[in-house]
Amino acid sequence: MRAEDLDITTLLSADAEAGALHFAGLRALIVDAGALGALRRDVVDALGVAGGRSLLTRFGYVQGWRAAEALRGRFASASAHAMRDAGGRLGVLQGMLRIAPGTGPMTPEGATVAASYEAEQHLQHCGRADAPVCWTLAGFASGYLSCVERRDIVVLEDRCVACGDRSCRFVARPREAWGETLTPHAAYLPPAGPPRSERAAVTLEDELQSRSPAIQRTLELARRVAAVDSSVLLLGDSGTGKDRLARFIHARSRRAAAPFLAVHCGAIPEPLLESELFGHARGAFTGATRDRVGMLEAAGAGTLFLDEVGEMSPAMQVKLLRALQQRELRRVGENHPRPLHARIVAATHRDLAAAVEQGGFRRDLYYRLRVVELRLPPLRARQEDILPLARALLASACARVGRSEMSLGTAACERLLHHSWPGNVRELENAMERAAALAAGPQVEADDLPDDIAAAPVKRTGSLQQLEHAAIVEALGRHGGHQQRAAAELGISPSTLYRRLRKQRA
Ligand SMILES: Nc1ncnc2c1ncn2[C@@H]1O[C@H](COP(=O)(O)OP(=O)(O)OP(=O)(O)O)[C@@H](O)[C@H]1O
Repeated sequence: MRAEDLDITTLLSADAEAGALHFAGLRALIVDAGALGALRRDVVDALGVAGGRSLLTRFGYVQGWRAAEALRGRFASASAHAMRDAGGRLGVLQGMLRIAPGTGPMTPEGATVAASYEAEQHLQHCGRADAPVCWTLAGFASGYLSCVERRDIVVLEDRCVACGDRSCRFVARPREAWGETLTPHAAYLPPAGPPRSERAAVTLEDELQSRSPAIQRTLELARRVAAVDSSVLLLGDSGTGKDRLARFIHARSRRAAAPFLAVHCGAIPEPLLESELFGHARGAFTGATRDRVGMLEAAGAGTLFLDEVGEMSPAMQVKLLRALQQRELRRVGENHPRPLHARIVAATHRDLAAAVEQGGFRRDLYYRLRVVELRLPPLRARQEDILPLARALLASACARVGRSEMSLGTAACERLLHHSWPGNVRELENAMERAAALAAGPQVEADDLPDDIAAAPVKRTGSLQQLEHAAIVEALGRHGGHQQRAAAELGISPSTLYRRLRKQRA
């Protein structure tokens, strides 16, 4: 890709009927620059120049970062140089500015910019300025270049038409290279790295991190399959994380900037599911008072997650298969086809291969959906994951309820490890949520767990050390983790109990 190859006709798509425009795959709006100028004035009046600059720089930064992500998705093989230039070209195509040929923010001379909409609007609505005011544009360039370069790039404007200069000038440098010059600007700059709105996708991988070798294999396959466009079928019991894995794949695919939509096929009654997936035309059936876009269409160039696809009726299976084969769909009550762009990721807790053998699920659809099959094992088969996951889920539950961080007591850990987890990670998540809400102290005790999370079974055989460990854990469990009472019951001093626990943990 070369920057000059980017042109408005390929980047901009308009679906007038759906009331949506997309630019580089991102939903976009056509906004009157004059209205933005008026908004700027109100922002400056309300927050002062410093507040306005900070807010609008951040706004630009998010825009720039998202634009870079969107372009990266479309031009995976473009060089870093081409990607850098493409950012300026995007600004031109969006009508924000004009860049003098041969100049660029990363060059030592910086980018010379004419026709900055922002300087023009500032002059019109706020009057002449003492210092450069193209805050959104500087933010845009910082966000765009930081995302492309994968390091913190700060762009500053040092000449501005709003201050009486003939043109605006933007200079980009890595944050550390600015040295002292950055100090007066530091308060206005967004924090380094992805903007807050984009962090969910970035940290998704961490959240799915697991010690279980089976999950590690699944994640490795998921990363590889994310890069291609094949259909993926996710298998696993309810609550094992299929929805989360589908989002993980989407976030790492070239489609990441486009929507991720999910339909729970088992939860929607048959007659409504067709309209949910395919949409309908006004008057197609009683109650269809206006046109409706279905999820297959609304997912656009993104990903549609079909959860519990095994619950789909035979008639719906035929319709879905036809749409996937022909890559086109028809809204209910319409005759003309529309292109289907979305990638399908399907999931089921059922044994779909068995359902195919028994005639409950179409073989041809099964093969089309499971070009790649990924399996998530139940939590009870991932013993090594239980405590790390419990701690991570407890930490986020504490953050949600506004509590400072809590730890898991020994007896609580034993109970968690001995439970069979029929509800998988969802059940563990609920247990941690409950503990964060109800626990009296800073540590989750066995009593803070739901009653059905079984107590550790009595161990009657094993080495002396194992028997001792079991006796201590059970006593702690009976006394809600209270070490003094457990020690009294066992006839040892609290310090002996503490010492032995530490030894066993080590
Ligand atoms: N590895 C993980 N780390 C953190 N949370 C997880 C993980 N796996 C699953 N969860 C959480 O557990 C809950 C259940 O996960 P999810 O909805 O993805 O499961 P599912 O298999 O799609 O369930 P169902 O089949 O019932 O729809 C969610 O709240 C999810 O955020």
